[in-house]
Amino acid sequence: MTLSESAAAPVNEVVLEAVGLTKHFPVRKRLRDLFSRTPTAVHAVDDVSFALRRGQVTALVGESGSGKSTVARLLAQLHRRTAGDIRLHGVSTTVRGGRAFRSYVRRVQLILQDPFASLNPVHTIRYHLTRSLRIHGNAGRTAEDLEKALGELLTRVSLTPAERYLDAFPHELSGGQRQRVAIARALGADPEVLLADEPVSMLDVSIRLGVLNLLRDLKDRLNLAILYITHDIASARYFADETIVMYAGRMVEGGDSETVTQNPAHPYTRLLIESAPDPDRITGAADATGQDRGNGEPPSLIRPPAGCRFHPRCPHVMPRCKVDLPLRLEIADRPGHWAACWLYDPATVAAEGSASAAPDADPTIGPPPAARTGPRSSAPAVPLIHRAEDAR
Ligand SMILES: Nc1ncnc2c1ncn2[C@@H]1O[C@H](COP(=O)(O)OP(=O)(O)OP(=O)(O)O)[C@@H](O)[C@H]1O
Repeated sequence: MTLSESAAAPVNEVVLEAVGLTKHFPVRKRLRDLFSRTPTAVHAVDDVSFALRRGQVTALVGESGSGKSTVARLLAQLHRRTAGDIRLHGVSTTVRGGRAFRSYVRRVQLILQDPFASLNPVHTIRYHLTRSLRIHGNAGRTAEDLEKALGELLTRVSLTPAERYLDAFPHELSGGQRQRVAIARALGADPEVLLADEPVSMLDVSIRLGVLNLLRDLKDRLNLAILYITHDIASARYFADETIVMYAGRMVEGGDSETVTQNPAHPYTRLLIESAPDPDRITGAADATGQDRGNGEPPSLIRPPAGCRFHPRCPHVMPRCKVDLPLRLEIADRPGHWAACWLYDPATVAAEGSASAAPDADPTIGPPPAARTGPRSSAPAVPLIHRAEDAR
């Protein structure tokens, strides 16, 4: 295998970029819409832009249906995009199958949520890994080369001794071990990018940290760019360098993970953090005041709300939010931290008047950071994920 080659690339080099990535899924019209000329579509992803860099983890966080998996599938070239671009090393890339697709997936590998479904139960681990090595031209020339490459792959994901696992069937392994095999299979391509779509959410809480630690170790050793898709914003803080928050198909906040999780700017990110399970809040989503901070439903993506898509749920909603799509606004004192929220546009806030800006504000959620006057709390806003030993 030639893993050293990929590892030689400079850290932070941009490998894969989403530029204004948009995906609308056409849906069949209902009877009463049959004569309407407006095309009906699910606006799953709109105008998503970010860059994946060597040696870095970027987390894409949001609730179910926010478009995270669609972004991963677009970047894996499994969906055709409606608009926007995907750039691999700066070159616009669209592949539809055949040799071009094979060459693309050699560099960009997708790891799915469900290790039970992603491995074929009738084949051994040896079969899965050999296939990956052969397809991507990393099996070497001789049987010894192949055996060595198989051993290296399993060692890389800490399944040792390799002989114990090679001839096992997927059902003979635990969930964590199966996900490690799925990761080893992805590494068989010697990729530059891993798109990890909820890689630990199907695993027992006790083994999640071990798999995340493995991914982090691989990122460092192989200088991989990793997209980490998750519902769990607390794990993003632990695992990712950069965090991007999505709501209803749009990016609403981004920045380094520590800042986004500890000093969230967008009211949606704040809600997401407030709704995360916290052992100190015995009542879960409903806090001590009895108020449910997670109330409200995500909007229809067939007819998404005008302006900011979060405005129907936002405790700080201003008239402008219902009309104008918010721009990405930099948060003044935090380089690289931005929120797509009119609260960070001083002109808008001044024009609308801060008192009238939040007529139905939820007092339990508190003011956004722009309006804070006191020193920022250093206490973590979110608990770290369960720290248990990896039982594999
Ligand atoms: N093939 C499809 N056809 C029509 N709509 C789709 C299709 N795939 C996804 N969607 C819709 O696009 C929206 C975004 O879905 P997506 O799976 O990307 O969200 P997600 O944030 O990954 O959610 P989850 O965490 O539950 O997987 C949802 O409304 C979903 O129903």
